[in-house]
Amino acid sequence: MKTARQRSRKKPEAGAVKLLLRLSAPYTFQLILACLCVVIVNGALLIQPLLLQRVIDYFLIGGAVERGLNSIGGLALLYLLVSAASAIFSYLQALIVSKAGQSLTHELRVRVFSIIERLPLTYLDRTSSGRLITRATNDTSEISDLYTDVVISLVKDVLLLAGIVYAMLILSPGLTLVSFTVIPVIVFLVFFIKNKIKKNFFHMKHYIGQINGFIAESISGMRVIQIFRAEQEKEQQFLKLNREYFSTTLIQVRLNSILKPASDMFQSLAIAILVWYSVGRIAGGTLQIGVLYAFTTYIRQFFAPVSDLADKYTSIQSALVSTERIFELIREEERLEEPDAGLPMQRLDGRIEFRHVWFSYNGAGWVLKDVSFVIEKGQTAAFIGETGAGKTTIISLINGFYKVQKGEILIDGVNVNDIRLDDLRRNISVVLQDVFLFSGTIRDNITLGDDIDDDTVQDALRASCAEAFVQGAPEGIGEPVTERGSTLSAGQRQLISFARAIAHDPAIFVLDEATANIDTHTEKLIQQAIDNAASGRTTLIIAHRLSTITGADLIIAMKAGRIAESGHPRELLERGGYYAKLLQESRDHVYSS
Ligand SMILES: Nc1ncnc2c1ncn2[C@@H]1O[C@H](COP(=O)(O)OP(=O)(O)OP(=O)(O)O)[C@@H](O)[C@H]1O
Repeated sequence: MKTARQRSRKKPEAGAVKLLLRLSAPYTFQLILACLCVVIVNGALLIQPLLLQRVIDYFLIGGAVERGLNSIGGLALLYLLVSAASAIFSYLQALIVSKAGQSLTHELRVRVFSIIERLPLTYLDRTSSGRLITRATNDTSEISDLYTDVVISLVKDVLLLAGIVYAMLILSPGLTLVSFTVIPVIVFLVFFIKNKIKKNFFHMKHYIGQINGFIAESISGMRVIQIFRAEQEKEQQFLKLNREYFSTTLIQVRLNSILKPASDMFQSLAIAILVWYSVGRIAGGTLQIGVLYAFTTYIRQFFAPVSDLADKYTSIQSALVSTERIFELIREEERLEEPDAGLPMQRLDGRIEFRHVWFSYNGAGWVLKDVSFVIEKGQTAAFIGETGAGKTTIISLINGFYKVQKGEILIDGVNVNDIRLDDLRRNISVVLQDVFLFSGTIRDNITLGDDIDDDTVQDALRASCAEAFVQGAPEGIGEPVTERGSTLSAGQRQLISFARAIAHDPAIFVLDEATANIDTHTEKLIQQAIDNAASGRTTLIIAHRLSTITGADLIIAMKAGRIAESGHPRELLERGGYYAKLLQESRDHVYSS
């Protein structure tokens, strides 16, 4: 009886093979063409020893009369033609197969990226970015290798081996039997060593992945490393990783160096046995020298396809693993929400209502507990509360990043789950605590590829108080921005992200305020930018500085996933509760510092 583990392993593999077939379907014609080329090349390889055997036995030893093409010269010409055909068709086969393989990698990579872009945050929360990068790079090329390299090699090697055995049997069944006393040993040896090489190769890949990750993390955290003088410690960690990688490479070198001499030795042994067996028979006239010569060539030809097949056997295994991983992503795609599905709502009014919302990220514990509030169209609502209280979670839910387990969230009276995702997100602009800028220009970072003209970009920069510093840049809105905007100050990055939000003209503007301290001048600019962005829009602010929100229409104070209190700032102040206490603390802090 199969165990549950065996059953669960069987199913995805069947799926992976089906997916492989589906992906390869558009390239069937190219594959057939390449296989035809392979047949011609194999034929040429098999014919060459036969031509030489004929030259030796018929003309050099047998002294047969040379006539026309049936002569040493004629056979030499034929040998040349066969070699040329082999070269031309090898070239054609490589060309067809590489082109098909590259096209397949290209298509797969684009598809994988498009899936990654639309993955739900719940998936991204539990998947490391390294794993997803491997899907888009390594796994896609492993699959295309399967078609280009593995399938063709399988056809080529199996046909060549079958052809060699057939030619041997025709020439001399006796010698074939003698050859097969040693050939299985060669096959076993090659498969055994190659298997070890591949297993060790997986270890090497694992370590090289860790080394890459370590270097990438160290580069992005270099400031912290230098500030805390952690260079020595990091160097030691790197040394340890590198040493592990080094020892796996040594194993690889040893295995690779032993393969060829070991199989050469067994090939020589096979030839020695053949010669020993043949000497008496040649003297007795029951065997021709040319046949012995052809056999020694065939035995040497045996090694390459066997070694290749051993390689491909392990490549198929790793390609199936890669296919299974891509298959897992594609299955995720089938579950993805269609951005076009749902109720079309071109322009939202911006009324937001939470009705007894309960939410948990992973089922481990409630992050929001029975949260209810209403933010009317055009109002500014501020969320306050201690760290981890659930403020950012509320924004993620409004954006449709996660689904609530209990209760409902309504926008303009419609459940967010029913609104077309594209329309919902177009109507909401979020300025995150950690501003993310892409490499490109300031203009690219504001439009993010949307059809927004330069005048609108300039207006947005003006409204976000970023105009002065952008105009000061040599290329204005065309000024290049480096990766993550590292050449701009934190305040400047914030202002650009305000411009981005304003330029998209959302019905709902959300600001997760940065906790970092900024100078009073920039703070004033940001305050002005918030006021400009908020005007005429429903605005949600997660506030860390209470000074930012004195003009809010509604304050919602969160505590451990629940609403501790809510109301107009004046009303809350009079009530003397949580908000009043926080305000008093922040004023005391200002006076005392
Ligand atoms: N993606 C996630 N997966 C699992 N748990 C999460 C995730 N994001 C947040 N949490 C948890 O949910 C709780 C609320 O987090 P949230 O970010 O909403 O708090 P917050 O009030 O915005 O805090 P802060 O003021 O520090 O930004 C925290 O306990 C946090 O650990």
